[in-house]
Amino acid sequence: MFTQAAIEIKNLNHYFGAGKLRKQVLFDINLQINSGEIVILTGPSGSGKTTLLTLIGGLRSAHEGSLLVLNRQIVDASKKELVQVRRHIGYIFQAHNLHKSLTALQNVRMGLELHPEYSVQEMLQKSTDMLELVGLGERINYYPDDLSGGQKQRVAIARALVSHPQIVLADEPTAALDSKSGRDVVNLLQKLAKDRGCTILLVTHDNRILDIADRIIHMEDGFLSPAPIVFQSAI
Ligand SMILES: Nc1ncnc2c1ncn2[C@@H]1O[C@H](COP(=O)(O)OP(=O)(O)OP(=O)(O)O)[C@@H](O)[C@H]1O
Repeated sequence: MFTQAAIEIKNLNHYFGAGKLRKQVLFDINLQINSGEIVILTGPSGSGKTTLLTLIGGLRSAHEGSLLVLNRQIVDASKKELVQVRRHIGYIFQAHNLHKSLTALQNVRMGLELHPEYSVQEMLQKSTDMLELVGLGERINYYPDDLSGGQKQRVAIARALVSHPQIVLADEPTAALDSKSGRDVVNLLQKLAKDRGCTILLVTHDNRILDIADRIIHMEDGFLSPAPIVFQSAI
């Protein structure tokens, strides 16, 4: 089922700061995530999960080791090369990061901003279709403040998926949600991803959603390992 590597990481290290303040936060990370796979990354606060996610997503630059995303090497990549990779990635963040002054439709359209190949009309159509797919067809002109937490996160999912990305990176997508809304949101994400053959790497502390994963990995103090038994038995 999973044949090609969507993400292939070898001997990746990462540091913050410079000189005496330089601090290593990722240590010799090795990881392969295959196309269409859903992988959950768990681990304590401060262990380096978000740092790894942002490196894979080309949102910050990696400088040591090898990091192939969709067969492109992004260690020491130029800004232009990082943008090329970002065109194929959808991002979902904990606090959904919606623009308050934009409607649901306008927020989803932002997910196409790296895609100048679409006309304004096409962007609006794709965004409307995507909002219908996540069950918000009736609310396309609502502002985030007029939507529930679960609905806002659905808008964030629609924004992440509207460009048909090959990879979705999600950082604590259920953190701000009650248990039912959190479950609905990850079920929706899992279904849409599987329908489209999309690869997902999802960071979470939420043990209730571990069952959507094909594989669970764990990070501790900047080191990656398979998830300990306690996580796997929670499924
Ligand atoms: N921009 C930065 N500059 C300096 N240090 C940073 C920066 N971002 C993160 N760190 C440090 O790197 C380490 C890893 O942080 P990171 O946010 O990746 O952890 P995390 O596992 O995602 O934590 P959480 O679950 O709380 O989000 C922490 O010690 C953090 O303080």
